[in-house]
Amino acid sequence: MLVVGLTGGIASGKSTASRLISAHPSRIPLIDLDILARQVVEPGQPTLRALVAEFGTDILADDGTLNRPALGRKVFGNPQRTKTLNRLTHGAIRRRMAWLLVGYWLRGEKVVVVDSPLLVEAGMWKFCGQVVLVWCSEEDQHSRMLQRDTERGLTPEDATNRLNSQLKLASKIPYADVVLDNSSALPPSSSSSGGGDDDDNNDGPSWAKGINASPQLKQQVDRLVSSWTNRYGAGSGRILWLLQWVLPPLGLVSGLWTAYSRRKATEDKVKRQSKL
Ligand SMILES: CC(C)(COP(=O)(O)OP(=O)(O)OC[C@H]1O[C@@H](n2cnc3c(N)ncnc32)[C@H](O)[C@@H]1O)[C@@H](O)C(=O)NCCC(=O)NCCS
Ligand SMILES: Nc1ncnc2c1ncn2[C@@H]1O[C@H](COP(=O)(O)OP(=O)(O)OP(=O)(O)O)[C@@H](O)[C@H]1O
Repeated sequence: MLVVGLTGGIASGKSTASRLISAHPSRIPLIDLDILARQVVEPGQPTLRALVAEFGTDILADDGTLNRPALGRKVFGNPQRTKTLNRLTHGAIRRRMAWLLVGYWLRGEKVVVVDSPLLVEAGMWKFCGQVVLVWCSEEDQHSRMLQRDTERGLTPEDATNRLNSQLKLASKIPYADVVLDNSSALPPSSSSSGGGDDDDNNDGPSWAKGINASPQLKQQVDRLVSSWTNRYGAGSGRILWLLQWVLPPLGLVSGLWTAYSRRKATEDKVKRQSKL
């Protein structure tokens, strides 16, 4: 099973790319770590108790749920607190992800996409067979975040703090096997309404009709998903997948070998980039 890590930066377009992948007729399963991150802090979860013990009861809303903007304001912009937040949440998120991956493997899935904003920061790229980076400029990230979240009380300073809590997108490029360029604008009808059902001037593939994304991103996602389905869909790729699925030790050795060789190649790319 090919585990694809889909990453990017805040507001670079990961969710938009994920929506496109999920809508593709190949029905590739997708695990969204932002959603798992919400599940592990639901009321009654040990992770929520650990966060309250660390950051205080003022991160809770009146109904006992996590007040997300309040916690965000406490941690983003303060590297030490961001590190503590990661330490308290990431273990539980990873465990949920691992169980979901086992479930998909048992079901005989050939490709699973893991959407994670912090794939590089948290070192999870090492466990992926392919890393896909959704890219746009930092200025676009900032303005798209404000456009999306101002109503939720996000200020320009909050947006800058959130951007600074992550690695710059440029420094994530060496980790990526594929870069999806999301710098093109949305079609006028969808960007002005914020909705997206009116897709008359959409040049993208027909299955992506109605999704609020640029035609350029739709085409890139179409090519990417086709490359995955071609890899395992027929011939020797399909036989290799079948062998790995029915003989789990073979699958494990092959997965470890892929991870090892990708890791070495990526570390060399990162070293070369840091010398430039
Ligand atoms: C601090 C929290 C409550 C703020 O919630 P809020 O609803 O305002 O933001 P949301 O969860 O939608 O995240 C939006 C984006 O912020 C960025 N972000 C989230 N957590 C982090 C982090 N620990 N470090 C850097 N950036 C982060 C990501 O790009 C993410 O896509 C929340 O982000 C959280 O629980 N973070 C810790 C868990 C985590 O690391 N999640 C990322 C997926 S592993
Ligand atoms: N090409 C584009 N042009 C303008 N806006 C866009 C474009 N692509 C996406 N957006 C908008 O930018 C915002 C961020 O996109 P999206 O939610 O896909 O990013 P994300 O990387 O998942 O963000 P986060 O990490 O914060 O969850 C959304 O409001 C989305 O509609």
